Amino acid sequence: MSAIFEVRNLKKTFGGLAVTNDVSLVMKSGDRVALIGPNGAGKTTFVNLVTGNLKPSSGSVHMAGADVSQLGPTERVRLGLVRSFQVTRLFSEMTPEEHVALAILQRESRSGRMFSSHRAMPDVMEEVYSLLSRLGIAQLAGRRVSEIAYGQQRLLELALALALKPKVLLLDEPAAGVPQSDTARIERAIADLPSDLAVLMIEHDMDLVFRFAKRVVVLAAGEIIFDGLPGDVTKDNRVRQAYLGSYADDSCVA
Ligand SMILES: Nc1ncnc2c1ncn2[C@@H]1O[C@H](COP(=O)(O)OP(=O)(O)OP(=O)(O)O)[C@@H](O)[C@H]1O
Repeated sequence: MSAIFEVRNLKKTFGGLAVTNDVSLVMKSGDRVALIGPNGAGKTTFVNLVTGNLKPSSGSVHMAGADVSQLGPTERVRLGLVRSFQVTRLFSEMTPEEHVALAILQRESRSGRMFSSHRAMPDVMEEVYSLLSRLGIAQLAGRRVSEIAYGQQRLLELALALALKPKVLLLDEPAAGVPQSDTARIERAIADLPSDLAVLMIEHDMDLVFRFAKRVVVLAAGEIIFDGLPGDVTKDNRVRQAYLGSYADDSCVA
């Protein structure tokens, strides 16, 4: 199967320091890849380069064979390259229904119309409730975001990402900050993502990584030092060294 997403020799330097150093990565539809690495390895920078929020020093990003390197974040989203929204980007006074409706209208370039009119659009309303139900938060559709629990806000982020009809979904620590009691719901939502979607998840929780990933990519000091099966990652000497450099012992790569 051909690649849906490809990064070629991506490089980013900040003041002479290579924070992303010649990173190449290929993903196919349906891939489940975990991107891990010690703190400061360059994971977030990499995602920002891929989404177009940061401009690379060199290298390119491709979607379904087309070079999207010159496109901005919004245009990349339109091509299906979507990053999950962050809770910090939700509007506390708006409801989940309004958030998802807005994302759908944006996707369809209908957002120029009066936002409050989404209730008069049966197709939009049907999709809003279908997505919220899929994430198990339909009962919260009319509540303000400020009134719903953090774990439910993170489920709303996933609903928003799915409303954009991604082909490649980048998840940046989707369960971070969520109380233990709610992480199972988020994990289930991730497990239930469409099987043809390519998912790249940045995650520190190795239990979650091992349950989710069919492939693990390890970034250290801006470089990919491992790209392979989850079962092999803990045996890899470079990986162990990279984590030993950051932690007192190697128990973090359990
Ligand atoms: N705008 C910037 N200017 C200068 N240095 C930066 C900038 N953004 C990131 N860095 C540096 O790049 C390195 C990688 O940071 P990045 O946030 O991408 O790492 P990370 O792997 O996501 O870390 P964490 O797991 O802690 O979130 C760090 O050393 C950071 O200080």
